[in-house]
Amino acid sequence: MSRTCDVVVLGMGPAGEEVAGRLAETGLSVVGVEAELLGGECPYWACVPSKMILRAGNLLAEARRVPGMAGQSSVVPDWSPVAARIRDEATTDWDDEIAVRRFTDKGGQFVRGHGRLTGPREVEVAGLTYHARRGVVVATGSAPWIPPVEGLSDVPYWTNRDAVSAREAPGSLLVLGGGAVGVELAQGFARFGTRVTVVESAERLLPPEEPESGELLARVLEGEGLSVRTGARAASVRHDGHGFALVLEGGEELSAERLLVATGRRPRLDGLGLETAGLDSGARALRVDAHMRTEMPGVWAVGDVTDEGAFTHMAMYQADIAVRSLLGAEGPGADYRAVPRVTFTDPEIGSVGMTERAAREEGLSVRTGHAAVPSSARGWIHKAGNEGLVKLVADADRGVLVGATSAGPAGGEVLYGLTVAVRAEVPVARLRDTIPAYPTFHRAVHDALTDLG
Ligand SMILES: Cc1cc2nc3c(=O)[nH]c(=O)nc-3n(C[C@H](O)[C@H](O)[C@H](O)COP(=O)(O)OP(=O)(O)OC[C@H]3O[C@@H](n4cnc5c(N)ncnc54)[C@H](O)[C@@H]3O)c2cc1C
Ligand SMILES: NC(=O)c1ccc[n+]([C@@H]2O[C@H](COP(=O)([O-])OP(=O)(O)OC[C@H]3O[C@@H](n4cnc5c(N)ncnc54)[C@H](O)[C@@H]3O)[C@@H](O)[C@H]2O)c1
Repeated sequence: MSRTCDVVVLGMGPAGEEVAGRLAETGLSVVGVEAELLGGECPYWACVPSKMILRAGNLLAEARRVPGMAGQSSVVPDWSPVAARIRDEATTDWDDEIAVRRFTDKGGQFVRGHGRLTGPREVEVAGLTYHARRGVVVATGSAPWIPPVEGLSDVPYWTNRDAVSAREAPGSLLVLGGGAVGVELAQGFARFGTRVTVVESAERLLPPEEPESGELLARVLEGEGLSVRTGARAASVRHDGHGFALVLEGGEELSAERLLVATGRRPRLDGLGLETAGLDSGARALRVDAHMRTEMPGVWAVGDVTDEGAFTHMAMYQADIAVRSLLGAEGPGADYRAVPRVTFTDPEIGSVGMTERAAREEGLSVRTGHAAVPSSARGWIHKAGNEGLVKLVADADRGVLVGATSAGPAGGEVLYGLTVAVRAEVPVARLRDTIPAYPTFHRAVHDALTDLG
């Protein structure tokens, strides 16, 4: 059996939901296909629940900072309100009824099932073939990448999904991978009393970020009692029914009740039938132009599946461009020079644009400016929990910032001004001439601008 519509959106995570909802609102007939939950990874297993864990952990950390600053405190962590909040408020017990209604109220048609392309403008799902007059938008997101460590495929390891659905905090946790997923969940659980070891194969945590960020974060986590093992490669893993034993190259054995694998994600392209649409089914990601069009007319792609940066704000940005492209509307194409990234640990590690190293590799005439948050007035006043830094990367020839890092108690919030500076290419002289209110954390940015010379 077959049906005809204007657009099929394959995968209804943040990227697909945005495209499908916006197009349906214009009156087009839109079919949204979703194999699991409408909303995708972010609300049910990723951004939202992980940030609820971190918010709860931050409350505990702040309470622990009371002695010496505001009296006495005694904190008894309890995971059950965190688990309840994730279940009841974030995910409605992993039920997407509200999200489905939000989409169908806009005029969209929702189909639950695993869809696959059967041609450039054709999707098969649940025994029906949909012919899309305008085209198909592939928004199938990403899935955890599991490294080829001996024994790993035979043990009941956690991914982010198990971690954010945990009913209790484990006694001990090994975290394989010190990227954003690994460090956020490591700190979150540790603040609830879990003994956490992070194993990262690179020389530093958050390897794509400035080295100063990974070093700062390792120092803070170790100060909170976590064990951080960088430059450490897992050789094998076993599970004896009660706990995990992870053997590092070199022979050292680490053990814990749970093992979280957080070693990265890969675009979800398997079994999508890309070849039927003339696309490379062996590619790592779906390549798109600045308007989210793949090489095959009639097929667009948005979100994690494009591998341009696995962030919900990237998914939404690309979705907006794809909507315009599908409607034939004017507008700028994608520009990735000022993509903000925030790892929501405490301190938050915010960054935008190029690192110093990336700028040097581009052959730019690089100048950097640094400031330490504890040395700024606000950082000094803040005292307990004031760790942080600002690092600016400027193209000296053009006199503009091309990258920046803002780590600190409000590092992710302070990042916005820096994102505007990089995106709008605000002259450094003008930035220096801008007044940050006293004593906000933004004054550390001003200190770094002064240091830039
Ligand atoms: C633990 C964690 C924390 C994160 N925190 C943040 C954060 O704080 N901020 C941030 O910006 N980003 C964060 N991210 C990243 C963010 O979750 C993703 O970038 C975002 O979800 C990508 O959206 P998407 O729509 O491209 O893909 P997804 O959210 O992966 O959605 C894709 C959807 O497609 C469906 N699908 C796949 N194949 C098919 C098929 N063949 N047929 C039908 N449906 C299919 C899937 O079931 C899924 O629902 C986090 C990620 C993780 C893992
Ligand atoms: N706050 C946020 O915006 C946020 C939070 C979580 C995730 N995310 C997104 O999700 C994506 C996936 O996150 P992630 O942390 O899983 O991936 P990642 O790629 O950021 O980090 C994975 C880490 O695992 C390490 N690694 C790989 N193989 C290893 C091995 N065998 N042993 C030890 N370490 C190993 C890598 O060196 C890397 O540092 C990120 O790219 C990010 O865009 C965003």
